[in-house]
Amino acid sequence: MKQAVHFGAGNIGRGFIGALFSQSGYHVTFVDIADQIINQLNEEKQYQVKLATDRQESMTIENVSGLNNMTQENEVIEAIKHATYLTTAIGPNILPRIAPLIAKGLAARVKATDDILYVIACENQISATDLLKGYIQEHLDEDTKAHLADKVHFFNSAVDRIVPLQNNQGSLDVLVEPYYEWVVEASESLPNVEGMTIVSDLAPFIERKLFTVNTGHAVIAYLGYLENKTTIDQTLADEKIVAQVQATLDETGSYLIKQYGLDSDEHQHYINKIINRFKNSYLNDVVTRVGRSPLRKLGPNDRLVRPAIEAKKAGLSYNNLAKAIAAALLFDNKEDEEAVKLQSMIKENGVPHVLKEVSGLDENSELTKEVLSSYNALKK
Ligand SMILES: NC(=O)c1ccc[n+]([C@@H]2O[C@H](COP(=O)([O-])OP(=O)(O)OC[C@H]3O[C@@H](n4cnc5c(N)ncnc54)[C@H](O)[C@@H]3O)[C@@H](O)[C@H]2O)c1
Ligand SMILES: O=P(O)(O)OC[C@@H](O)[C@@H](O)[C@H](O)[C@H](O)CO
Repeated sequence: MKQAVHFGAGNIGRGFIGALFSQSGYHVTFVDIADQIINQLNEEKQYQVKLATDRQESMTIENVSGLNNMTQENEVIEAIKHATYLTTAIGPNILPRIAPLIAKGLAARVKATDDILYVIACENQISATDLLKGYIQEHLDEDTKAHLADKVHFFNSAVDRIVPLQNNQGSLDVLVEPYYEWVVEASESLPNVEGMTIVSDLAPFIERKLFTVNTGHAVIAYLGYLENKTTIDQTLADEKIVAQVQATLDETGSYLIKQYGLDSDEHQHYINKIINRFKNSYLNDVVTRVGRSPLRKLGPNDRLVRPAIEAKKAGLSYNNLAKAIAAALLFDNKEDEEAVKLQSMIKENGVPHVLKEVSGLDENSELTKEVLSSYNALKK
């Protein structure tokens, strides 16, 4: 049986990428630090993926097992030696932490076989696989580095499926939305995985996804949090917030249409479809999940700051994106480590300094001034 090694047995890992591999005839070895999930995968050897609709359809995901990367290094290396695919869905900030073990796996593998290993990071981050490759290379010996081009092929990708926090402590089952899209940038044919789409240029796909789905999601999460809402669909019951999401997506849309020559009617259709996905009440997707890790989301290449900078460069409006950035700066969820750090940074040094440190924005830039003005208005 073909093998896939997938780092991150969380929501996207089990609910999307691992499930597609299993359904395509692969055995999936999940690698994670969560002992309970790993043990359960090894005991139960299957789980259900349930669709968040009124019909509650579900599918059984079989041929799965688990390894703990902290305590089972040798077993993970062995699994990498025999895999066709190595994928991750672990969070962009965690990639540097798993890179040393992947490097050990690659060093063992290139000695053992000439078969190609296909590596794909499935994270909400532009060029995540390139970043992962860079982290891995820091830990490779020269001999293994010399074999990489022949034997280990790296591909960037964009992944889209809303998988909320699971409300089923002690179960491996995962509730997911029915919609999914996995786009991989490759100039060669890859071993078949059902549901994977190959494109020659990922930029329009990942930017369209990140700056529509994730920008829109972030606006709802941060404004919803400020209005004491619990879930994304509840927040969208507020027409003012819906209008704000639409206005923000008009700004990212104008940039995307100009940059990639998209058809504006088709893009509007894409936006409408996404807002309908957000309204799915069966998902029960909490605003604190969608707003999680605000320092990452305020990064220069992420869903808020990058489209604002690009819109400004293109001479387009970015006021609503500035408001979204301001709302993110007000995310003070005490349960979120990055939100706690963000708030203490703002308290110590003020908003312009934080925008410089976290988002790479000049303290006197027009965007910083615009964000500051929205921040003060929202804070009242
Ligand atoms: N959930 C979604 O709707 C969704 C959709 C598209 C993309 N994504 C992206 O997928 C990635 C994962 O998101 P998620 O929602 O599945 O998160 P998650 O928290 O459910 O899963 C992450 C998993 O990584 C594991 N992990 C953390 N640190 C680790 C380490 N050092 N070593 C091994 N395992 C470790 C955790 O135990 C957890 O099981 C993120 O980049 C996210 O942006 C999520
Ligand atoms: O995963 P994050 O923290 O980058 O973003 C939160 C959500 O916007 C995200 O998980 C979406 O649900 C997902 O990207 C939909 O494809």
